[in-house]
Amino acid sequence: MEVDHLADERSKAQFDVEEMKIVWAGSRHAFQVSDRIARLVASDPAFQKDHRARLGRKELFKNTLRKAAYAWKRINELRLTEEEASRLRFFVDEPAFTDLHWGMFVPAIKGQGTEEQQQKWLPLAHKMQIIGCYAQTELGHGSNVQGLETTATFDPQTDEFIIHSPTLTSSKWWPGGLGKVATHGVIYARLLTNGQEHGVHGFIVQIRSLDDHLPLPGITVGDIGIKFGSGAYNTMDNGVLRFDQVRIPRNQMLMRVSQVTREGKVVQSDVPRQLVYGTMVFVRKTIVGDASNALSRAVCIATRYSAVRRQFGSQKGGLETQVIDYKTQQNRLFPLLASAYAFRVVGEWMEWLYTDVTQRLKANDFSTLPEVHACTAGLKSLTTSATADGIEECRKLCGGHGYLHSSGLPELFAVYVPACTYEGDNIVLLLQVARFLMKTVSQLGSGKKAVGTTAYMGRVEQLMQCRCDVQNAEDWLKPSIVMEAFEARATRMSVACARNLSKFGNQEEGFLELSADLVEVAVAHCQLIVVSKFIEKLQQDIPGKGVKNQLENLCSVYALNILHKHLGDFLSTGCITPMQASLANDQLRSLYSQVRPNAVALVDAFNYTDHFLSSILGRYDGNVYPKLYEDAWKDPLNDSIVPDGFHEYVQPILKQQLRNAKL
Ligand SMILES: CCCCCCCCCC/C=C\CCCCCCC/C=C/C(=O)SCCNC(=O)CCNC(=O)[C@H](O)C(C)(C)COP(=O)(O)OP(=O)(O)OC[C@H]1O[C@@H](n2cnc3c(N)ncnc32)[C@H](O)[C@@H]1OP(=O)(O)O
Ligand SMILES: Cc1cc2nc3c(=O)[nH]c(=O)nc-3n(C[C@H](O)[C@H](O)[C@H](O)COP(=O)(O)OP(=O)(O)OC[C@H]3O[C@@H](n4cnc5c(N)ncnc54)[C@H](O)[C@@H]3O)c2cc1C
Repeated sequence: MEVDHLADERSKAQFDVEEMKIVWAGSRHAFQVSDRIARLVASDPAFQKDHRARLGRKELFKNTLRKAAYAWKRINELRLTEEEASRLRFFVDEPAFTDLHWGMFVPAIKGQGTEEQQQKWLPLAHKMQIIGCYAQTELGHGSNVQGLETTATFDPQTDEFIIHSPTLTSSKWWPGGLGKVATHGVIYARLLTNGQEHGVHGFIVQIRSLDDHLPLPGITVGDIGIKFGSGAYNTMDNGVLRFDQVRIPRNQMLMRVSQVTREGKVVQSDVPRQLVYGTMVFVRKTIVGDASNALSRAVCIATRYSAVRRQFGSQKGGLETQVIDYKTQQNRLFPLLASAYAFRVVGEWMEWLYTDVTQRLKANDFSTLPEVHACTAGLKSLTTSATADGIEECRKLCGGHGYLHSSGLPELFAVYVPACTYEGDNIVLLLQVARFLMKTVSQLGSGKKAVGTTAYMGRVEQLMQCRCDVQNAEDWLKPSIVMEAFEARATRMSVACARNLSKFGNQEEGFLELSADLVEVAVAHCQLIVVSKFIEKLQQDIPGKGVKNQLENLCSVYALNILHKHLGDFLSTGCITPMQASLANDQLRSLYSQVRPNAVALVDAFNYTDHFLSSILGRYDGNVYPKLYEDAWKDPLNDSIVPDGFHEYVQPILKQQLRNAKL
């Protein structure tokens, strides 16, 4: 019989775990789909993944191709819906070219193609008769999209564009799926017609033959090489691509935003130019939703292991203390647990925001686009930075064993950490948020109403003057008090920055000089969004015994931990007093005691299978030590008692020492 070493922990839970699973999944339906597909993947040996780190790059990549093909076969055989297929890819848990095909190539055509272009290309892409990538970044420019050098010159004689890489730095560099697999790409290039330049646009370009997979004439393409970590993101073929005067028909420019006529005239449609960047908005919102997946996974491992691991404190030969009972462990772990739940809630809200803007765009209402850009950029930055740091903290929380590949944490970190860079470097994105905030502040006096996530700035006079009403530690549990402190902090920091900016004759010069402060303003605003969305969620009816109460505790932990970590902001802007800061800390400690008995159940609510977690430390049954011991013997180094190379390299040294000793 299998023993549940964490049964005691589970029996302490003060809430209905099954109901919390529904909250985590988003709905009963989403839970059922997720649960079914997770089990399907876990029970299929073709999706085994525990040997990945031991494979060389070529084997690893071939293995990924096999899995992706098998996943596609199962998707078709089982007639999975798009939702189910996307869960299947998620639980397969291996970055692959298909992510970019479905996650960027298809959305780019949907978002930037005309109806006619969508009708032509989407059916091919949906059946995977062509495989696409998203090729924007170049060797010389990634963040600065306007600085891209690839050119698309219209030739009126032939009604074609000539795609060309004029310099080494214009080589496309990084696109996932491009290196070895993609047959097509949405390629971003500067549009040139009649000797005039018209900015960067997307073009559908065939890269490889659909017959023999060889690059088409004028195209040089390959993989850019091994990336960070063993296994990890090396399952992806990030690529390099150069064009030597490659011709494509005029109708392969994505023309929803601008059209090029037969004569080479550029006609702007009534959609804003920024829609050329629309795919990035879509992926950034997806990345926000995904942050809670990665963080919750690390937290699940660290929480279960912290309940299993014991160090010090034994009295008269009794059991030692579970490391999860140390306040220092709780102070590092529970804010991450709270962040995982907070990011889940904000990811859900982001889905709503995205659906809303998509409907508006269809109706030619572009009014919320700047705010949606700021929210997706800012929250992508905030959640991925916190998640990457959080995964590394979880590794440390697991002590030495966390450094073993079999803990699941090193690979998770290596796969996750580029999220801080791709889809926009996190600092560059925060600067976009700061620009949006400075614009909002500058318009406050003009009668233009601050709306959406900046609506709080409409109360600027009150927020510049308000005094925090906390008298005792429990006051910090009141949502209105927390909200006011966060709103006042963000407003005061924004206004201070705007005032400093106004001292510069040249706004751009001021922006560069103050950029470090501006990034902090953007972080304050984004943290406020997360806190406010979590608080809003708690105003809903949430069924299940004790479920709401747990979420309230986690919401308070999230907010008070941020307050503690950014105390300098709150104190220097006079939003709270040192005494109130100290009361917040008292309350945080007390909340840790309330989270403690529920911690294991709160990570069980993520409903992760052992296959998905792929962590001996995070096993559901907590049977860590025998499994770690067993796993060590599976290492190829232990295939033989004396390792290869010993006789060749080590023995001569030993013999030399022996000879020297005899002399
Ligand atoms: C049936 C089977 C189904 C199977 C399903 C499987 C499912 C799998 C799904 C998987 C889903 C997703 C997976 C995703 C996988 C992720 C892998 C990651 C791959 C990575 C890809 C990339 O990295 S792509 C490249 C990304 N590059 C960047 O992000 C570049 C960053 N730089 C920029 O975005 C911009 O250039 C910058 C924002 C810095 C702007 O610079 P600047 O020069 O100042 O700006 P301008 O061009 O002048 O524009 C200024 C004005 O435009 C506004 N603005 C800027 N960006 C946007 C935007 N995106 N949207 C709207 N508006 C924007 C800006 O605010 C300025 O406005 P203003 O009013 O003039 O101030
Ligand atoms: C794993 C991975 C997958 C990727 N997949 C794709 C893909 O599929 N398709 C694609 O097109 N691209 C892809 N990329 C590229 C990615 O989008 C870019 O690397 C990213 O946008 C960052 O741009 P960069 O490399 O030019 O960084 P840089 O802009 O060169 O950043 C370098 C440093 O400069 C700083 N910096 C830059 N500009 C400013 C500024 N204005 N103010 C202050 N600091 C600044 C940054 O903060 C950073 O510290 C991928 C990248 C990775 C790592």
